[in-house]
Amino acid sequence: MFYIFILVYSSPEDLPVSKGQEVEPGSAVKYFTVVWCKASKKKHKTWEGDAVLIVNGKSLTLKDLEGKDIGRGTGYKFKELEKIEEGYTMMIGGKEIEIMGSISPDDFSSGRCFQLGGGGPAISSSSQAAKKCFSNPLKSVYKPSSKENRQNSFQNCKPRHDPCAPNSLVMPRPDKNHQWMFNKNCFPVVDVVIDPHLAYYLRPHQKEGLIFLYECVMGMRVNGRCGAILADEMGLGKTLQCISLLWTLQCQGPYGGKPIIKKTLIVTPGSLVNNWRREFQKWLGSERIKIFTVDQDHKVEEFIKSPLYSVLIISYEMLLRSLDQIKNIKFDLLICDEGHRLKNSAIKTTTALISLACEKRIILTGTPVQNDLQEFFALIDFVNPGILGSLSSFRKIYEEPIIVSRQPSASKEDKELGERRAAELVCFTGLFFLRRTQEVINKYLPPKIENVVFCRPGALQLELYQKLLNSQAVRFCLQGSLENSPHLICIGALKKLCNHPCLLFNSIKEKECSSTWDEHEESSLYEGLLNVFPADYNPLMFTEKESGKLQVLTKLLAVIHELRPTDRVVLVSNYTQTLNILQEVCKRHGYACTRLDGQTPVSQRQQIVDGFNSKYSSDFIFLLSSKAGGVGLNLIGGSHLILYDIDWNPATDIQAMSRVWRDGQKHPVHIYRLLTTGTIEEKIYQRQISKQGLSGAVVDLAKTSEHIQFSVEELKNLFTLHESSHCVTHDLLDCDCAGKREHTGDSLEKFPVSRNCQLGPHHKKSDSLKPLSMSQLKQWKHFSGDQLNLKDPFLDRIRENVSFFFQNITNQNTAAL
Ligand SMILES: Nc1ncnc2c1ncn2[C@@H]1O[C@H](COP(=O)(O)OP(=O)(O)OP(=O)(O)O)[C@@H](O)[C@H]1O
Ligand SMILES: [Mg+2]
Repeated sequence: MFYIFILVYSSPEDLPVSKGQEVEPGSAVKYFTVVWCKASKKKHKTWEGDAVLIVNGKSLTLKDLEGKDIGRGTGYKFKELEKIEEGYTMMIGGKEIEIMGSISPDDFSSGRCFQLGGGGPAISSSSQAAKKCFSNPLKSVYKPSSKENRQNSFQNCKPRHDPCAPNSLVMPRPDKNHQWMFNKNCFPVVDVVIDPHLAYYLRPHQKEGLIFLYECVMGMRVNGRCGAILADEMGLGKTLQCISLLWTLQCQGPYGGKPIIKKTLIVTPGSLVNNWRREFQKWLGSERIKIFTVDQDHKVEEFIKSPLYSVLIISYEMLLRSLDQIKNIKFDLLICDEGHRLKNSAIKTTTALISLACEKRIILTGTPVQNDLQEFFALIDFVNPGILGSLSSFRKIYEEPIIVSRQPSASKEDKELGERRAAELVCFTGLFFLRRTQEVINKYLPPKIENVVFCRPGALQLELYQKLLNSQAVRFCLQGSLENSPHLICIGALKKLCNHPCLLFNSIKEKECSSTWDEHEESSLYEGLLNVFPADYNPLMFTEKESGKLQVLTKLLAVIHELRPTDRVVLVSNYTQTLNILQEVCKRHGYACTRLDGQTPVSQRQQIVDGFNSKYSSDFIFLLSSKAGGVGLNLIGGSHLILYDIDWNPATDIQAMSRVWRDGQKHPVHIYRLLTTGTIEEKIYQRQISKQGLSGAVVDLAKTSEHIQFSVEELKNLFTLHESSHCVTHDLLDCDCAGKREHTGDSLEKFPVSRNCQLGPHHKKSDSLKPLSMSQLKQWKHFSGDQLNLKDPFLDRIRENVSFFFQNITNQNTAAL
């Protein structure tokens, strides 16, 4: 059956008109739905498809349901145009069309008239098409029982838990249509009640999230669609919400109490496989449910053979290796953790998962995914295949008008159409896409004291820094030809130097020995540098005072150890070589430490994390490589987090910080970001907090410095050392405080941050973990290091080597825990 839309606009002023369709004066734009076929003399026509006809004055445009123009015609007589109504046939661009009906103007501007494959939100009993889409959520689990069995079942049809008990959490009952579709055996409808043991712990947003997931996978939200995307910001407990859903569906169902699912597949990054096991254990103990995690010693075969297990947890990598076996298992629920990796539908992992027959699919992700509409499409299409039509129609109907409307050259009409389409997309996908921000959890978290600490560079660092800046390689970068420019090598050398001169020393020595020493740029960068080091310099015997940050770090560790002997510290760097230095420092001072970096076998990671989080741990320090250990890890055993170096991508640092300040943390959390004053580290920080850094989908963890384009102007700025400033970042803030802002004064300015959320203002509010902006930083407390009477005892101890501080306290009033 064809769907037909005719749109008639009566008032041209308030009409959205697509690009290239100026409204002719004195006439109104009308929209119709039609069927079309190629022109022929045959009496019995075979209609080839549906289309939308736009009548704008004397010009007609025919669009197929993918939004593509398939015919145009001009110069029609007004008499003929007047006749256009239901049943009328006419020719346009070599096609014969028959008018089928009209639709509201809103249906065109929202794009709804193009949506065919999706199935609307409402379950309409009169729609045969809708009925066909439906798949029975129960069919895979139980067979229709005989009369006798049914009677027996009826007797046991009581909710599993008391729905009337105080604080009970009861899932919404299916409506009449759902029952008609899915309760063919006419079982009594039974309340599905969340296990009180879980309901007791669930936070309000988690209860809401659980209901959302339940309605999605039961097909109660969108016709016959059982997929969902839970995109809550990191740390909101997506794992617990899924465990609660899985446990509920495995034991209960609305029709006769019959369980909805038997087997669940959870796919997750390798580093989180054991985290999932831990969370199951934490919330359900080890008796209620048997879960199976795949690793080197536990193969999928074991899961297949044993009837004990109902949940299989596997890494994305292992999934690809065991795909053939997994395809043969009937899973009723599929959960993809950190599922933004499925944003590319061409990659193997995505195609492998798509090939699994399971209809109930959930993607979990803490990363905003609306920044790129095509990626957003891929994720939606994974959980609810075909719901947004084909990619090409999605691009025509949504992406193109939305992008056009954001361009500075966009006309008023373009803007209106783009906004309307974006709003419609948000509204429709909102049925199965949920994202909440950290704010919902903040009130349960202890205070967070964030510090940006500007450390004075050491004398050796300064001398080497100047020398690097005067090198031929840096001068070459600034000449303007950015192709083949060695700027990444230069940036790398400066960053190493900021961490510790011995790292630079090692690089020079390595280059000297390696056969590629003749590479011009690098040798010209290092020329004469060795002479700056003392003649007998031994990198293994590095000292703390050679690096400003290391000096501050050692003092900071000492004061934490002294004032808070039971507190623990997470120490983060982006580089393993730097972690080696930090580990050596721990050794020298007798601090017990543990370490997780790219080399740590996946099988050992959870053990290391658990060890550190345990109250019996003797470790004082957790050394973490931010690249290796970013996503998903819980390091709530630590209450101090020190970011030793800075990444171009603010998302990396934000990820690291939220390992510690998250649900379950019992102590006030102290965060220290160390930056070397006046150097490239300050510049990278400024880039992070400037508009430039904030735009361009910086939240994507995959973005590295190689993806960053620099202008010559920017490189000039990067390659400048500001020796006399206490804090270049503060100088840039245009602040009149003369280095002393003790109180935050006004509440933080609500600065519109230009993130690349392609869905526009509707979704802007959804990113509370966005990087800080310049104007927000200005509102932080700030003071120079030589100020007397620092109230913070930790800062007081390190101030000798610090030129400037910024400090901000969140949740100051949360009861100290
Ligand atoms: N209701 C709760 N009460 C106490 N602790 C909770 C609750 N919900 C979750 N947690 C704890 O909060 C921590 C974070 O949860 P989880 O790892 O599921 O977050 P997430 O949403 O998956 O974040 P990420 O995006 O970083 O993976 C875990 O230690 C978890 O056990
Ligand atoms: Mg998670």
